[in-house]
Amino acid sequence: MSDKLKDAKIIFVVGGPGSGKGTQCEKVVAKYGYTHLSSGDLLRAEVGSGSERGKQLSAIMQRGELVPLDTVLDMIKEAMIAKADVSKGYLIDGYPREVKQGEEFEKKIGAPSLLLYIDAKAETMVSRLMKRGETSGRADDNEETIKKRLDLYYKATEPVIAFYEGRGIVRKIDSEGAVDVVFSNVAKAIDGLK
Ligand SMILES: Nc1ncnc2c1ncn2[C@H]1C[C@H](O)[C@@H](COP(=O)(O)OP(=O)(O)O)O1
Ligand SMILES: [Mg+2]
Repeated sequence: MSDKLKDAKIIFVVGGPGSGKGTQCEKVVAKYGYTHLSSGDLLRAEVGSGSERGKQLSAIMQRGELVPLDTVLDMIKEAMIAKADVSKGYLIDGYPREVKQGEEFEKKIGAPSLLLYIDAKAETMVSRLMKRGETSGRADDNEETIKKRLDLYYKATEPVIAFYEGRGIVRKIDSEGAVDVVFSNVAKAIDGLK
């Protein structure tokens, strides 16, 4: 089944909530024809469908916790296969959130050739998320949940970056600047891929 994905180019996009992952991924899609898969967006779509699984996910996400590993991975894999014929590569945004998720992804799908580490300061992320919360309608863009998501990010996701640094595929992108400045560095990292 994952034969279709055998030679797929995979980029993990990792960074804290509000660091700018989604914003940068959109620009990569426009310039490079990659498929952008945000684990959070996939999960929110499931919640929006009103399914029983969606209701369970909704409660977990509102608490700022991580959704069970297999659920997210299955959704990502399905979405990747659906795009296999038209995609130049995949941006996996917001996944892996913890080292174990990365290991499972590689077992079931394949290895990433690059990890884009979108890096912003905690205070920058909080203020961007509070602002996004004014219009996003996201149940987790409120002060209390933002705090929990940040704590969890530092605890669970930073080890992911260390894990892939060991393989030499991490490119750290300073995300404090303006969107286009950040993107010029993202583009350099992608252009360096072969
Ligand atoms: N470089 C930048 N400068 C200013 N605002 C930015 C920015 N990158 C993203 N934003 C804004 C857009 C969103 O309202 C908010 C969070 O960005 P996002 O792309 O949704 O983050 P993420 O997907 O990492 O949670 O911050
Ligand atoms: Mg996002």
